[in-house]
Amino acid sequence: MIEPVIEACGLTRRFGDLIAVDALDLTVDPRTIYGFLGPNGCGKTTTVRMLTGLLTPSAGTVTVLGHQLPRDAERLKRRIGYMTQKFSLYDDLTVVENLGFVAEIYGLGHRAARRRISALISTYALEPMRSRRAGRMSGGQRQRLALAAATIHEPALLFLDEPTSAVDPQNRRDFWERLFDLVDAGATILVSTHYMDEAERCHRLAIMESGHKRADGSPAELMAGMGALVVEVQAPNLRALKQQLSALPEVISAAQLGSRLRVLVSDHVTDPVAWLRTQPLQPTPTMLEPVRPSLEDVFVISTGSHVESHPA
Ligand SMILES: Nc1ncnc2c1ncn2[C@@H]1O[C@H](COP(=O)(O)OP(=O)(O)OP(=O)(O)O)[C@@H](O)[C@H]1O
Repeated sequence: MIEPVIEACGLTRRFGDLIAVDALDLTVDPRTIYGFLGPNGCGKTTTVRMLTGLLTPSAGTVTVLGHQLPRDAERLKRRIGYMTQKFSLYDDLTVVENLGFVAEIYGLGHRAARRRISALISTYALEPMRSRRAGRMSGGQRQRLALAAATIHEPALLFLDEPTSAVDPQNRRDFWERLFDLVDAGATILVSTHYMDEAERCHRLAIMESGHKRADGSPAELMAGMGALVVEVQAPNLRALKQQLSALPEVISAAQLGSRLRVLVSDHVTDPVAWLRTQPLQPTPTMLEPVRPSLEDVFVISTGSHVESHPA
């Protein structure tokens, strides 16, 4: 049997009356990228902080890399990397100085640190700016430097909290390639995000809302099991049609995408296109087409709300 890298049971954190994370069960297998998807304030950072040993849970049990938390938090620290939303870089230090500082914190000897810094500078394409201050680097460069810093001690488990909020699509794609390289080399990664395209790249993910886990599985499993079928509809007056569709009990959601409506119909209806044709809709749709579900559809069904997509 594969030993999970993270195993949490009933993980809960309260701040006064607010339950930021509520009875979360979580299993993360080795050498996978596990995504934590949810809107701002749903409890992603709070969960990550509990899983890294930085925050004590109000209730529940959690074992990370075989260490029981919070008891073994100190021992866990050296085996994990944590890249925060703000990248935690020193703006007045250069690339090499930032990495040197982190190497010292992790107790790498002088020679080992030099070797490792040189390898990371090459892996993360930082050579041309090795003497540049972090504060004068672009978003994508800072992100690469932050990933280099978070992996300087070759952690078995890496936590990334909304790592691509500040970068463009090309940098985001490159960044994910590097994450898959890390997994290929044996690492496990937990990444929190409120972006759909990042969630789709994960091996497995949890959908969070208001501190609750609403769904958990691989993107394909979640799409197959969402309990709805998707139909795209075209018509002359989409706003009027949307209102009528939304009023039908079988319709879970109708959202406009350009000149089409994306309609989620409960899978109690076996043939949603034929069923929609029998409805007295005004105006009559000019096109009805079954389409493949997306992770965004799963999100809408799990939480009843929409999440951000990255700008193209
Ligand atoms: N130290 C704290 N004291 C009081 N409330 C807190 C504290 N930390 C987080 N919260 C609250 O807990 C809830 C969850 O916050 P959290 O930062 O975990 O969400 P998130 O999903 O990471 O959001 P974001 O994407 O904005 O970072 C929010 O309502 C937040 O205001």
